[in-house]
Amino acid sequence: MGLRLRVDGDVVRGEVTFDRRQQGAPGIAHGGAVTTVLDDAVASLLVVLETPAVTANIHVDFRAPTLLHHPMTVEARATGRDGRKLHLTARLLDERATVVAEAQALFLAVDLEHFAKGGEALPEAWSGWGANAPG
Ligand SMILES: CCCCCCCCCCCC(=O)SCCNC(=O)CCNC(=O)[C@H](O)C(C)(C)COP(=O)(O)OP(=O)(O)OC[C@H]1O[C@@H](n2cnc3c(N)ncnc32)[C@H](O)[C@@H]1OP(=O)(O)O
Repeated sequence: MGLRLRVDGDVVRGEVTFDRRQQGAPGIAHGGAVTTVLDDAVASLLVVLETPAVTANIHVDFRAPTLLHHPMTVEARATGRDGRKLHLTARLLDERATVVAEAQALFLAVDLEHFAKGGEALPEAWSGWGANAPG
């Protein structure tokens, strides 16, 4: 869906424009696609936190229709940490800066071995991470 994310200090920001491939109701993005963007945005905070973690749960409030073909911005930030529990939040905004969806996510810090379950080699960049996990 062409989501582009970047780290900006302790915030993750990005842009996305949904198209017919993510359509739910006519002309409107499917909530699952919107949730994917929000989940990806909060997951990118793991780079800032230097903590391997996975989504335990994510709650999404859909505040307004997310229109196809309209550029949207997403921003994510960490709101707290309690041991292994990372509390993360993200918002999706339209061109008028109206919040169309927002998420509160709970991530749980894991050892890097967690990802070995997938059977794929892990990115080299991850090798230095994990000093903060599981916390
Ligand atoms: C280097 C960079 C890498 C970078 C890594 C990049 C990763 C990108 C990830 C992208 C985001 C994803 O899509 S991740 C993919 C989707 N998510 C997953 O696949 C996760 C699947 N679930 C799991 O593997 C597991 O359930 C875990 C790891 C989340 C938790 O299992 P666990 O480690 O055994 O923990 P557990 O003992 O059950 O729980 C610990 C504490 O958390 C609480 N807890 C556990 N689950 C939940 C929950 N859903 N909702 C509320 N609370 C929960 C428990 O009550 C407990 O609280 P207390 O009693 O201590 O108070």
